[in-house]
Amino acid sequence: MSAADAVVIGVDYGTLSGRALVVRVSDGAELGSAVHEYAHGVMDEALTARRGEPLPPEWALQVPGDYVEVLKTAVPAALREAGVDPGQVIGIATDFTACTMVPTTTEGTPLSELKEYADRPHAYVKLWKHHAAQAQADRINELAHSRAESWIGRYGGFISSEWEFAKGLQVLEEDPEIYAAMDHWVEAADWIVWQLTGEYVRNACTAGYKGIYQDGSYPDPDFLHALNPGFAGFVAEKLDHRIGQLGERAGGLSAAAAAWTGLPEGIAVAVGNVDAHVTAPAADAVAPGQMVAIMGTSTCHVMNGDRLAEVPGMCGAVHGGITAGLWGYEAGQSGVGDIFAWYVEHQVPGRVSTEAEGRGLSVHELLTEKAAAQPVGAHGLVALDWHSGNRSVLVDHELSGLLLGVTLATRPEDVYRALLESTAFGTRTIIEAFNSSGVPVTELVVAGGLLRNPFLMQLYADITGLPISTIISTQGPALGSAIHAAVAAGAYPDASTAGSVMGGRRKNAYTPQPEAAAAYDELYAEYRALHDHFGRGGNDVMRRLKAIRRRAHQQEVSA
Ligand SMILES: Nc1ncnc2c1ncn2[C@@H]1O[C@H](COP(=O)(O)OP(=O)(O)O)[C@@H](O)[C@H]1O
Ligand SMILES: O=C(CO)[C@H](O)[C@H](O)COP(=O)(O)O
Repeated sequence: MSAADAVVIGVDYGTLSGRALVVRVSDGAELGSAVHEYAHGVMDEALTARRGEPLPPEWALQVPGDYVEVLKTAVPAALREAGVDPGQVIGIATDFTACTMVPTTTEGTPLSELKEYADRPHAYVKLWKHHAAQAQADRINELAHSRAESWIGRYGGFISSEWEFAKGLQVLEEDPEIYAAMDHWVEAADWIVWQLTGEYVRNACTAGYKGIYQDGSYPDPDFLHALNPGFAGFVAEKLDHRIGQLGERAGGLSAAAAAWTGLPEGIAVAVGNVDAHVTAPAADAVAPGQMVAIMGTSTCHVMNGDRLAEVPGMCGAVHGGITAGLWGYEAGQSGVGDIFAWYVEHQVPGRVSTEAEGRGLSVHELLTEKAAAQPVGAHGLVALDWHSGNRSVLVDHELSGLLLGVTLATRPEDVYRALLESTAFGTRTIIEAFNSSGVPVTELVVAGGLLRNPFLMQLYADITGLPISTIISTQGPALGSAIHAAVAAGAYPDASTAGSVMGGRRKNAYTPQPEAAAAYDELYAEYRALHDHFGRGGNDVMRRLKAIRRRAHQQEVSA
């Protein structure tokens, strides 16, 4: 095989499905792809993998076997579509949602696959949007600040309920038997690489952003003991493991994984990575100041910086967390497309769906068209985009959504537009936090499924006041993984170099319109007033409502 024929495979593990992409190493051409939906999807109301026992509010679980099915079905299907010989494949890499955690035995068997634990919700994968560990996160944050822990600043002052420590502490406190049975608390990003290679390597990205691993160490046992004496050994007993850098070879493809995928045994398998972070090189946007927003179900914002700064409410700063040699910053919004989906599915009257169907449009497209016809502010609304809590900059998943200004004249397209705007205001809040912390955002680069809505993109340019570049690939994370596979296979020295050849973006695809931008400034000021009032202690009604909801749920369960 000549070097020109070499291909790599990137597999992107999203919230509902996994996608495999076959990419030519020499120029990044995307030759074939295939998607596999997880059979069990997201279990957020009931443990549907078993008898359908109800789950408490804010839970979100998955079944690890669904991830392996992606290797067995999507990889061979993508190869077939690409029409390439498996012998041309020199490497494979994966990216995953994060922080998505699998409790396993020493061999990596998920506890949910053991008969004795299959009925226990805590034995399953806790998906990134499992938000039921907020009480544990609150205690971690309070204690970290009271002890002036040096690492808390690296996380913008808050550890999220979505992350390894809060979720791990929840397991200990709610199902100690599962906690005791768990030999490893593994990021799904690393579990899948373990399935591919037979070796467990913890990736530097999730270890840093989600696992509080900074400057070579984790929070110390004293800190953990103060949280809960039973948690003192969490790092040593459940978490700590060999760390691999991004783009490194984790191992060779095992015989078992070669049989699942149809790929040659022994080809390079890259160290695991996160869906957001792999996308930066896929957009060829890894220079300091280029913020890449991966906009889909949620939005992740990733950006390199050449120095360390403490940005309030960011998810974290990790050296080498995106590409080698630079400080990688991450921030995010836990709900974006998810909020639009909730509105379309649960709040829109039937006549709108009928009209959309009649015109061959999706409800999103119809509402966007109607919303675009009105001037800025004509709906008289402002919304808070916290339907899935707030990841940045408040880091509080007890917060919830808000819509203000509704009257008897408010139409579905008005609310839809207010929701689109609220997410852009959320992104502007994040950008302003970076700008005022000494790591300014100079270019906003958008990737992800929401690129399909040009009105939304223009709205983001107008609201943030920044020109927006757009990734060329429609499969950014899978391409980003493919880039890391090429690096792990030795075809390029690093992900930045590989990204400059295999990735790319359209520069300044959307530029701010001065009149709209000025009009949005006024609405943004109202958003910020509500944001600070409800998010910074002015009124804790959102937290109280969630507590009431939990109590009511508890009564329902015990009735
Ligand atoms: N025309 C549209 N405008 C705005 N949002 C849309 C539109 N069509 C679909 N969506 C939203 O896009 C989201 C899916 O984005 P996608 O990037 O495909 O998913 P994921 O983040 O899981 O990879 C859904 O939450 C859906 O609500
Ligand atoms: O926080 C993340 C990365 O750090 C998650 O992976 C992300 O928010 C989920 O991504 P998606 O919206 O694409 O399903």
